[in-house]
Amino acid sequence: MTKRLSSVHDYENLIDKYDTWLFDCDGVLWHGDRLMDGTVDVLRFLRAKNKRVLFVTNNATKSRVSYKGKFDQLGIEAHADEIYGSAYATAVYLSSVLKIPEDKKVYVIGMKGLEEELQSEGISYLGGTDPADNTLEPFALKDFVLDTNVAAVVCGLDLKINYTKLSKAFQYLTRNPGCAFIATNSDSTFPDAHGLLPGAGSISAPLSCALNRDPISVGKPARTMLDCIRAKVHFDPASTIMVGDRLNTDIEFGKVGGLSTLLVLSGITTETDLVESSTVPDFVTQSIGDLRAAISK
Ligand SMILES: O=C(O)[C@H](O)[C@H](O)COP(=O)(O)O
Ligand SMILES: [Mg+2]
Repeated sequence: MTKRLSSVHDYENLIDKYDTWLFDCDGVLWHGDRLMDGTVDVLRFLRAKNKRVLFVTNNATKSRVSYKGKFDQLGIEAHADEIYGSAYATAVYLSSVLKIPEDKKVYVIGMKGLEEELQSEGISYLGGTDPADNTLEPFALKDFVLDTNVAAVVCGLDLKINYTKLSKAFQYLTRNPGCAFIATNSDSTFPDAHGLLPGAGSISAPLSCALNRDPISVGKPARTMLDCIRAKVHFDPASTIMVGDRLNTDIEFGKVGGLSTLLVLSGITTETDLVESSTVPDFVTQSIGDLRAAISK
């Protein structure tokens, strides 16, 4: 049964109850580069009460280091080792779970942050931000040279998606035996400061259609993200809460991990979604700013 937070007492009790706070980013802390009202105050208050604060985002466009730059720019205290993105989790998955051999590489549909995390895990790659792939010219299959060392295609949110990238990925996935199809995450949309945009799930969807095959998705709700966090940070699930704006990623992720869950209605999920969904968060409130009620005391 979901508890709808409303009174000062509700917010005070919630903050007292949990020692570790995992925050989703898009739709919770911000919309694009527009900070959510109350984000800085609430995070500062939690840190002042010696709570552990971690950031867990499916947004694969930035690496942990470049996310640290965004946090700094927005005036939010955050340390690179507190930031866990699906780009990082995907690089760890490729190196530690798939164990991509050193003489193999991956074909990337995605942005610089994903490339940076692959580099940090020693994974060779092609595609991504390569100018030869970032073209609106028609793809000429007759001129394409297949790299037989490509052992996986990795697909993340790519704001410069095009037919060449999809065609090259399709060649690797159909012509390189055993080529893995990996998505950083499956979010269908994401909240920008001015409205909704197609998310990473909508970038890999054309390949799923062409291949009649879905990718392995590494981001929330998959356990991989939590495994990456637990490999670096010790916390007790019983006193940990996941704060997110999307039921089928953030709240599912919390439930799969045995965490408590707080849904905020400031991002993707609406009241109607909540009423109709079989995914039931432990708590719900309008936005992160509501927690300021506990600060005023
Ligand atoms: O890939 C996407 O669709 C977005 O980057 C994703 O929705 C945002 O991730 P969040 O911070 O909400 O987990
Ligand atoms: Mg979100």
